[in-house]
Amino acid sequence: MALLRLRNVRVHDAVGDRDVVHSVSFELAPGRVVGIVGESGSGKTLTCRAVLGILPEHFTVAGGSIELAGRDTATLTPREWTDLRGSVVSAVFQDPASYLNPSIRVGAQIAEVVRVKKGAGRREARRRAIELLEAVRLRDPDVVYQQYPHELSGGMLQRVLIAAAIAADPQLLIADEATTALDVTVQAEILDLLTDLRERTGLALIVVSHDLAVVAQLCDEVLVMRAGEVVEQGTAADILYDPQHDYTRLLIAEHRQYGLNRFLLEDDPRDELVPLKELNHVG
Ligand SMILES: Nc1ncnc2c1ncn2[C@@H]1O[C@H](COP(=O)(O)OP(=O)(O)OP(=O)(O)O)[C@@H](O)[C@H]1O
Repeated sequence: MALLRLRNVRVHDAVGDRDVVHSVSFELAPGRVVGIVGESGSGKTLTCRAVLGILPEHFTVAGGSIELAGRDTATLTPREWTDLRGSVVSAVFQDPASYLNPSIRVGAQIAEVVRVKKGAGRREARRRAIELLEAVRLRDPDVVYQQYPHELSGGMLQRVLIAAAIAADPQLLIADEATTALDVTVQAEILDLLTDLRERTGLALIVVSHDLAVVAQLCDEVLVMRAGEVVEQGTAADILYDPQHDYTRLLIAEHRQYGLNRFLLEDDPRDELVPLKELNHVG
């Protein structure tokens, strides 16, 4: 059964009096990964925020439906949304520092999530927080537990945020440009970590990125968005090897220089057929 099902979702901006997301549909099964790519302002983040029930003021889901873990989210009360966030769906965004309280030790912030969401006692929450810091592959988790956000690097902070995001054992994690601000090596480590979590825990992921290479590495299915519309949608292999839309071709051409090929799926019979020729005269 699908964990998440979006059908023709439309997000409306009441102030600008316009639709900012036009008609997004996809399904996500447990343990699967869907990627959303597209240029800045194409509606990727608002689509995710609609799934999380945290659209900015004046924005509403004005059409279509979002079903999360068997519930029609249109029927959820604010209280029910609060219960679902963290324990069913969770998210990490770019700029992890801004999501942490600078004056509280990072371990205590994770422990707080465990206490509130899992109803754990203080000692148990602390034990679990250290376990989570270990699960996101931070060395010396006892030491990191005691540190303040400013003492950690960007990559470490993003791991801390991921630890907090998975603290209440969600079934779905949304990673919205979660690796964008990180340097390439750290980015690869975080992507590796997400893949590992998916494999170990059956976590489903929505990965938002303007970087097709990120999406190529992680995703089963890909949605390409432009100006609030899904211009192309399909398996990662189809999108990468056989893009139908000019805009997708342009994205692929842009990313070819960053070595997209090394992310292409292993053992795909179309490995030899990457239409580089075609790509060359795009853009
Ligand atoms: N809080 C907001 N107030 C006003 N307009 C907004 C707000 N959030 C998003 N928008 C507008 O809605 C549209 C879609 O934005 P969205 O953030 O979903 O795009 P995005 O694809 O995630 O872009 P980016 O990669 O820059 O985050 C854009 O035109 C954007 O300017």
